Order: sequence, then structure tokens, then C-alpha cells
Amino acid sequence: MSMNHDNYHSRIPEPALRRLPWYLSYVKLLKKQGYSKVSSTQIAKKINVSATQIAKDLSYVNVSGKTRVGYDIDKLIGVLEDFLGFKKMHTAVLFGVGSLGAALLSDSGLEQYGLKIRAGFDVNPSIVGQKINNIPVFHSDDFAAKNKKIDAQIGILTVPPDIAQEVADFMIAGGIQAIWNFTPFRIRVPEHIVLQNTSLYAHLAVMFNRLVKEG
Ligand SMILES: NC(=O)c1ccc[n+]([C@@H]2O[C@H](COP(=O)([O-])OP(=O)(O)OC[C@H]3O[C@@H](n4cnc5c(N)ncnc54)[C@H](O)[C@@H]3O)[C@@H](O)[C@H]2O)c1
Repeated sequence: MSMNHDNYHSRIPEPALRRLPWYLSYVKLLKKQGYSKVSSTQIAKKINVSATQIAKDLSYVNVSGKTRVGYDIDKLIGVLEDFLGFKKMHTAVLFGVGSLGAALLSDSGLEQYGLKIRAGFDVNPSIVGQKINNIPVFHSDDFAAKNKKIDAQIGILTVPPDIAQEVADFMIAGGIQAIWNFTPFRIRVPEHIVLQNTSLYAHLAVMFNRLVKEG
């Protein structure tokens, strides 16, 4: 099966891309239960997405399914994991080893999704020099030198919001190409830098808002 990743990644709409991990976890569950084939209708029944939409989403990942028989589960898992980048290990560093940063360093689950955090960086002398989950914590000043060896493309940002922009600029200057921003600060990055904001508080606001409307 030949795939041109760049082509497929640039063409797939983000909502479809966001749904693919749902399909992946569901078909993995089916595999565990001993199934070897799955149809889009079957997936649709469990996940709140129409069978047509599922078939369309899956058409982006270059896996073919026969109308009645459906998709081969092993093949589908492999293709989805590959497409989503979960098979390849991406190297990351993390800035701000506070309560959230330390928790992320402790989360070995990230590695199963293709993210390997190789080092933490902080300025607090009580954290610098420590290891969390066997991941060393260095002083931020040493980042450029350390990253020559680590060669991380991804930088995780878990510093206080008031220095988020400054630290983001610093990471980019040190060679970081993608930032996973956990701070509530809307940082600005040059166009060639990939930015992913993960705001727990924004999700909380949505939940509160819906809760009031429902109640
Ligand atoms: N998105 C989320 O889910 C979520 C959840 C909680 C907190 N947050 C945000 O994440 C950030 C961290 O929160 P926290 O509770 O872990 O805070 P924290 O104060 O426990 O940790 C911040 C860490 O950043 C370090 N730091 C300060 N300046 C630095 C620099 N120049 N370089 C590297 N490290 C530096 C501090 O020494 C500290 O260890 C905040 O912006 C917070 O708002 C996000």
C-alpha cells in the first residue's frame, strides 16, 4: 500500500482527522474481542457519526473496504496508526516542569501515541538536575546546546502564562518546529511553526456553558 503522507495530510479536513482516533480505538476494541472485519455501518452504530461520513473519512487514509464485508481490521489499525503518526516516534522536549509539566513527563501513555519526551527544561533550581519518570530536567539556558543532541521537533509548553510567548520564541530559536501549548496564553508563532493549543480551561468553559443550558 503506497501512501503519500504529505498529500494526504494536507488534504484531509481537520474534523475528519480528529475523528480518526475514535475509529482507531473502536476497531482496536473489536480486534480484542476477536473480530477480523468491520463495516462503516458497524462503526457508525457505536460512534455517533454516520456510516457515509465514516466511509468518507476513511477514504483519506487509503484503505479500501468492500461494501458488505467491510474493512480488514488488522489492515485498518495499521493504516490508521501509520496515518496518524502513532507508529513513528516523535521527539519532544517540555518547558516548565511544574505540576502540569511534571504530570506530562510522568505519563508513559504519550509514548504509545508516538510522543517521546526526551528532556524537561526549567529555571527552578529545586527541579533542575532532577529526573522524572527517568526523563532528565535541565536548565532552560542549556536548551540550545542540549537540543543539538536531542534534536527535538516538538516543544511542549507548560510554563506560567506571562512568560509563554517568551519561552515559545526561545524554543523556536533553538530549533523547535511544533509547539503543544498548554498555557491559556494565545502565543504567536511564525507561519512555518505548527501550533496546537490544548486548553483545559476552554473545555471547562464549554462544559459549564452547556450545563447551564441543560439545567
Ligand atoms: N492546558 C491545561 O490543561 C492546563 C492545566 C493546568 C495548567 N495549565 C497551564 O499550564 C501552565 C503551567 O501550569 P502549572 O500549574 O504546571 O504551573 P507551575 O507553576 O506548577 O509550573 C510552571 C513551571 O514553569 C517553570 N518556569 C518558569 N519560567 C521558566 C522558563 N523560563 N523556562 C522553563 N521553565 C520555566 C517554573 O519554574 C515552574 O516549574 C500554566 O500556564 C497553566 O495555566 C494548563
